[in-house]
Amino acid sequence: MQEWRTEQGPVMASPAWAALSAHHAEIGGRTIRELFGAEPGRPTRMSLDAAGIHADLSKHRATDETLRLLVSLAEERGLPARIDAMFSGARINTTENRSVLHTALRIPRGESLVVDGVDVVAEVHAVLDRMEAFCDRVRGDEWLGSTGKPIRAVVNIGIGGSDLGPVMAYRALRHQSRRDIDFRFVSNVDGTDIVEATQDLDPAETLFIVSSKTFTTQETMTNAFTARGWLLSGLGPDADVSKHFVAVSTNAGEVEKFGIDTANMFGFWEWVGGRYSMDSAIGLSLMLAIGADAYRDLLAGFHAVDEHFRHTDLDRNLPVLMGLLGVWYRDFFGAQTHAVLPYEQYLERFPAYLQQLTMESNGKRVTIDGDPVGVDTGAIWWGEPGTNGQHSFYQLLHQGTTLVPSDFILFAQPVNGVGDHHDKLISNVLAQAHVLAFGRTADEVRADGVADDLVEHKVMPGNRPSTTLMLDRLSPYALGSLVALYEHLVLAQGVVWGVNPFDQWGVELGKVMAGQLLPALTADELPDLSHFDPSTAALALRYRSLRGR
Ligand SMILES: O=P(O)(O)OC[C@H]1O[C@H](O)[C@H](O)[C@@H](O)[C@@H]1O
Repeated sequence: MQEWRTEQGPVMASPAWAALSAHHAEIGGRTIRELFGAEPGRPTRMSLDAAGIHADLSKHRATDETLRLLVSLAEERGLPARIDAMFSGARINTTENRSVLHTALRIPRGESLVVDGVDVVAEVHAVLDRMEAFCDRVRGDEWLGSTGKPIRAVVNIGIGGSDLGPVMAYRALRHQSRRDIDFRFVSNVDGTDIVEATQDLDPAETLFIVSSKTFTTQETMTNAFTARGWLLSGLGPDADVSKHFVAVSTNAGEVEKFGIDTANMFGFWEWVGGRYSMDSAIGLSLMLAIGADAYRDLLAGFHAVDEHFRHTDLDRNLPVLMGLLGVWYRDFFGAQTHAVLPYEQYLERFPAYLQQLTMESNGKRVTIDGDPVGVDTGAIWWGEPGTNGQHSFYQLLHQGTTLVPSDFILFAQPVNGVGDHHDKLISNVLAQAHVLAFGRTADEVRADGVADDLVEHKVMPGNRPSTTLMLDRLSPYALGSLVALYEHLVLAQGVVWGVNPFDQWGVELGKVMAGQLLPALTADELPDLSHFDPSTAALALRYRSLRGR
């Protein structure tokens, strides 16, 4: 595979950027109310469907012309060529000289994609088949622990992309999961995490999945060693640990060093970034929970959005349009954050999952060529499931001084159709998006007979943009489609800004420093702390003294 190069230059130099600035000066002050008043066909024109996701983009501070200019910007920034390059396996992750091929994880069996002489689709399906065979054995009580008992608890040990995807997806689909098997997720190096996750488990019935792309991550390896100690202290020093530990990794050497038989290792590839890996073997815990057929439905949902992203013109391309609207608010309205508000309890960890996906990808200050980006990049992503958020932070969304573009996610069919809960849930989400966009004027408040001194307090400024995503039912397919939507949104934004959304050098220095501080905190001899800043040195000394060292 040829080394891949791009000459993008700064985004502000794009003619479309200048056109967008002028356009913003012209229409940025118009309200969503005014836009709706002027354009009666907005909801129809500004809604689109992709892979079972219905998206209403009409409640945005944007006109047809805004979208046209944003699409021109994406074209000028070379987005179509980058999409092709990614799907074909070019090494678009230039700072790590890697291909970016999470999309190959969901190419259907029988198709082929040859990268560096290897058919990656065949490799992907070989791993999926091994995962399926393993999951069938565990779920069929054929895989037995060292004392002959079937597995009744699965503990995934991983962090970052090796945790957030698995735990999010498990919680999202636990209505389809094996309820007689306990699924737990341990990530934090804080010992409380593993202690609480294991304290009521029977080691004889427990399977640990050590999930780590590199198999060197401090938190994961520390938790894995502690888990092994817990197992041996429960089952005795001669217990067959191999019956209780499997690994998911790209690093067979380190897996072996840890003592896990590579026969019980499920591999993936360096071209799958950690935060793009939930549908690789990193999803083993999910496949154990929901079974292989449902897991393949999840992959089909991913693939459907991949096809949409790859083959749809930019002006009808959902991840592209959502990504571009994010750039519009971030850079032309100064919006610093973006909220994701799923009206679906099972998606409780979806915002946390998206935080890594979006912020580790586009939280960058230099372009792919190493020059300052010159404009604001990745927003702060956050959110909570509705309706809970309505009773805490929505006050700020409605009447605060900060613009927070929001995504509302809802499903027409309830998973748990109890009483009238679901209709109430949906009435809430539609009401919130309506009030955010259209607000309530002083005249309308007065017309309700509100006393003069309270009118301003009750005015709802509105004009707060949102996207509404409506799907039919929260299925594995739907979940896959939603994740792929946001994966590709991230690429679209990264290409416009000119950053590399696939590296994460910013997380490294803190790890190195922690490695240097650890011996200073624990050494018997008072260490030389002069190479740390005085504040850190004083805190380290205080910690030592409080720990009696
Ligand atoms: O899967 P691992 O190699 O253990 O990595 C786990 C995580 O740690 C790193 O610090 C990265 O910031 C993440 O992108 C990654 O997902």
